[in-house]
Amino acid sequence: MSEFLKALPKAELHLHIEGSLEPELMFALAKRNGVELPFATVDEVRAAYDFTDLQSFLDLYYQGMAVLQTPEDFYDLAMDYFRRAVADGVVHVELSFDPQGHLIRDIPLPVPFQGLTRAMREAEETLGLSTALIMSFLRDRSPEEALSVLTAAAPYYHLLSAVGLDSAERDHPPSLFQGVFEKAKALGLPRLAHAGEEGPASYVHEALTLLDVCRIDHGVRCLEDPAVVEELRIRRTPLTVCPLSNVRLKVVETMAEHPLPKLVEAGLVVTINSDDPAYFGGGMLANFTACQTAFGWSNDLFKTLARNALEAAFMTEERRAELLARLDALT
Ligand SMILES: Nc1ncnc2[nH]cnc12
Ligand SMILES: [Zn+2]
Repeated sequence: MSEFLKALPKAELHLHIEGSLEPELMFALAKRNGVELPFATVDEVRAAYDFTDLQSFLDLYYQGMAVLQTPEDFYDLAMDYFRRAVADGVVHVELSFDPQGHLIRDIPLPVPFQGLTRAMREAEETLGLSTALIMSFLRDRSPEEALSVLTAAAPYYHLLSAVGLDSAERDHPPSLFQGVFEKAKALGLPRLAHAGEEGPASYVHEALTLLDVCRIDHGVRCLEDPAVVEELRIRRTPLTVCPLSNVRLKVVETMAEHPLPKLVEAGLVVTINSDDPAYFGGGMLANFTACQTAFGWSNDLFKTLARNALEAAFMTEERRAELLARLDALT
């Protein structure tokens, strides 16, 4: 393990907190809440994480959420992740969550909000981590439902740094959510969207132009259309790329074939993230290390990518200056 990569002040901009649920905590919460799991052991759960595509992962991801029932469960989930992130040298975490994944199980909106924000406050006070919260809409459910969630979240707008768009991308283009995102914009909420993970480059263009997003989650398939690459380059829209996720979900076959070097060479604002670390073989340090092994990148390039993330993050200017100074001082 590279001491340099560990010491690099890493900001994580693309992390589904429900995707940080490790099998050990899944079992502990299942026991606490009397939830029956379709697995007998932790090893059996890990063995099931053999995905063929995004949907095969999402099926297990939504199933795993069944153990999350109380504010304490969400608090434990997030604190567990924050501790692992800090051990990886992460200094800032932007966690997204999927309220609809919980509402459809009759877990009301205050439950995740209370648990996650309590953990965020505690991590800021006791772990020296800064955090930001992103509320994501499920694109494989209706825009009407997303709009009603946005409306119901009114008491929590002050806790949100942004809204996002995730879940099954194929056949669920950003354009379907234009009205929802217009409402979010009118409310003053910054907007993000997953695009160009499994979906085509045109979805990246739609997210930029119709949803007016300030970052694209994944975006790797932009390379299939030079005009979209140029659009991203000129706008300097950051991409939150998740290399180990892309390998595990068969977006690419191997790390060696991952298009990250091409995205960097194209002059795009690239950042490295973990997506769903409990399911995809590791957190931020594992993702950075996989890039070092596959691409042999210099420390200077890793510093540039870490700087991209700090510059694109939702944090106070004071915190950003502190972390950029720490990055600059690293040799
Ligand atoms: N990689 C991913 N793509 C889309 N939706 C997700 N939800 C959790 N992880 C996701
Ligand atoms: Zn994601």
